[in-house]
Amino acid sequence: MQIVAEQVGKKYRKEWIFRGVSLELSAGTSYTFVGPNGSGKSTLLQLLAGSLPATEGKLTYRVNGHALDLDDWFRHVVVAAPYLELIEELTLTELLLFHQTFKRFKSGLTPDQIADRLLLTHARHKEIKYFSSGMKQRVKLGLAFFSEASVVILDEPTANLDRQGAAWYHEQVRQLSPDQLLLIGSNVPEEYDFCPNILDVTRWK
Ligand SMILES: Nc1ncnc2c1ncn2[C@@H]1O[C@H](COP(=O)(O)OP(=O)(O)OP(=O)(O)O)[C@@H](O)[C@H]1O
Repeated sequence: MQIVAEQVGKKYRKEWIFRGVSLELSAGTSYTFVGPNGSGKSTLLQLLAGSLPATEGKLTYRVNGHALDLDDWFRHVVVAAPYLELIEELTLTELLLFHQTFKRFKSGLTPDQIADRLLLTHARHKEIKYFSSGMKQRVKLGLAFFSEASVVILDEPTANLDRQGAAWYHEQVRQLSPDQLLLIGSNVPEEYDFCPNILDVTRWK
């Protein structure tokens, strides 16, 4: 799996958030986009995820050297981010069952096993709307960690997590498969201390 960005730029109204982003991001490693608040990390991750259109430039998704149709690309990517909402009316078990209908979990993990791995066994039958912000964040991360996907995108992964949650994040993120491509948006060094490729988005201002 490879994401290729060629001279990609994003403009909101009259303001360019970034321009001239040219990157080849390949599976088997991780990349972290860093930069101050408002510098464009989330915007760039959303472009790379295919959920926001670029204003200029081209993004290509390749599997084994072949370009993927954008309609197929969504099968390959999972995103956990503060701006993505969970379905609040569902219980955790219902949410996991629903998720499974469009994205399989790794190695046939069942919803109960996922709840155990999220350290949320006790909350399986509780509606998501009654979860604390840290519990919701663990669910979002878990959906990303435990789904079959070639590309895992994590924006501000430890937002709302306490020390135990942050330790859980570190344990899980290190267990991602070497075949997966991991992209992180962060300005918290502890979130990406294992990551070999750090890209400051202000270089594209
Ligand atoms: N929908 C939008 N319309 C107009 N401007 C936007 C929109 N979304 C983001 N922006 C602007 O784009 C810039 C980059 O925002 P972005 O959220 O990507 O930054 P960030 O680096 O992720 O910030 P943070 O660290 O605070 O999460 C900001 O100036 C923001 O105001």
